[in-house]
Amino acid sequence: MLRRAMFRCGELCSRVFAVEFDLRAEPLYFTLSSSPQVLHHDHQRLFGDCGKLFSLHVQSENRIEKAQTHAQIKHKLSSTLSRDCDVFEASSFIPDDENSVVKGFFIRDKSTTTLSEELLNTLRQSKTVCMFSYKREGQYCWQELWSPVSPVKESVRQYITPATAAKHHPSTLNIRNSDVFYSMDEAYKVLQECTDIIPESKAVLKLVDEQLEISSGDAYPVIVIEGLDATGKTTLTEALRESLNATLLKSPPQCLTSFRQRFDSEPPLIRRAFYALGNYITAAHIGKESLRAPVIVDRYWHSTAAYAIATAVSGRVENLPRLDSELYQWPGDLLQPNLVLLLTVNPEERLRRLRDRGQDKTVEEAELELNQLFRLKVEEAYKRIQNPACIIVDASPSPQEVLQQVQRLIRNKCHL
Ligand SMILES: Nc1ncnc2c1ncn2[C@@H]1O[C@H](COP(=O)(O)OP(=O)(O)OP(=O)(O)O)[C@@H](O)[C@H]1O
Ligand SMILES: Nc1ccn([C@H]2C[C@H](O)[C@@H](COP(=O)(O)O)O2)c(=O)n1
Repeated sequence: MLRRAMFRCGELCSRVFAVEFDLRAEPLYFTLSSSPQVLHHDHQRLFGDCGKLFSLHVQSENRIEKAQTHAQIKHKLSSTLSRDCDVFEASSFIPDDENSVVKGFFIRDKSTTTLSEELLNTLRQSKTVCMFSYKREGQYCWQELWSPVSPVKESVRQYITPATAAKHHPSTLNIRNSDVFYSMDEAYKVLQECTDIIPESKAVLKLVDEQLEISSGDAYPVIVIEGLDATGKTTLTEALRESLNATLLKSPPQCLTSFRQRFDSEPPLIRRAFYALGNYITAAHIGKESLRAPVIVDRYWHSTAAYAIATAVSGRVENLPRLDSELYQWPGDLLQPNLVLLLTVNPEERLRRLRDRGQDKTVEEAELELNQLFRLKVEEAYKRIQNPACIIVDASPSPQEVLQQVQRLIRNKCHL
């Protein structure tokens, strides 16, 4: 599967390229052809006569190396390039072909310096980076391939050919087992592959190995509370623990707290595998505790999947995997709760609660807008997850009213 996410000799012409030129719109799609093609208006805006144009893509047979190189390049581009350089997320893929995406960046340098070229020259030394440069020629634009070490002498010019939108946004093609894991084994394998570079992985795997899931037959109900930050999960779960005489658990579980910061700084592949394994440890705790009392869980698989999907999918809510996508299906080997409640509050109220808590006081406008897109995608992904789906709870009223509303739901659905 991973083998396909590489540029193969002679394969370039069957690939589509996508550049996230404007996050609120469709990406700009193009293919390559040997004969000149007139650019469309939108493509002219990207390839127009303003500066030097490059793209670079990260490819490697080793997925850990690929993920880390991509993250390092992203950081380098954003910290080194001048304000006159635009950097857009870019990808190349084979339409409808899972795991065919080669991720990268498109760089438009309008500066008079040679900084971008110097940086790209350094990056070109890496065998995992494949680079293209673009040149305008009248109404046409062509792309040329560069080798990791020096310009390819026999490199053929390929003309940019505007293409229509893909049926599935490219960022949805690589989600399975890169961002969201559908079995413990798949997440486990990722951490096994990083034990050399992240020694903490061994300790996490040991904790997973030590858990023995206990069957939940004849057990008390398990109720999961989900929602974005500051929607009131902690407040509600504490109140439910009291009122139901329940056990309160969290995912990730407490035994992973000391590792969380370390894995949060890793690229999505590693970070998401860590959270996925956290759910399996929590599942083992649920299995045990639910034999004694009702169990309330603060975040579980809905959070893991919704945040992972929303982060992996760039741009608009429309880019999310379709409603009926298998990507929203609960993993077959993960203990299912009896009830999942999703707390929602309007954005203004959520911001007020965050501010009251002393966070997010100086968020800039651009960030707010990006956050807004992200928040919409997380909420929508939460709502699309199936088996079990979540029930939406309006968490805007007072804590007491939210508690009463949830108690009624639990009585009706779980007979508690
Ligand atoms: N129903 C409510 N009405 C008004 N304020 C609330 C309500 N519920 C919680 N709050 C307040 O909003 C803030 C966030 O609540 P809480 O910590 O429970 O959210 P959370 O979902 O657990 O957040 P996080 O995921 O970031 O930990 C707190 O200051 C809390 O006192
Ligand atoms: N079961 C879980 C719990 C949390 N996460 C991730 C998703 C977010 O990035 C972040 C939110 O957690 P919080 O800051 O509210 O503690 O953690 C997850 O993937 N799976």
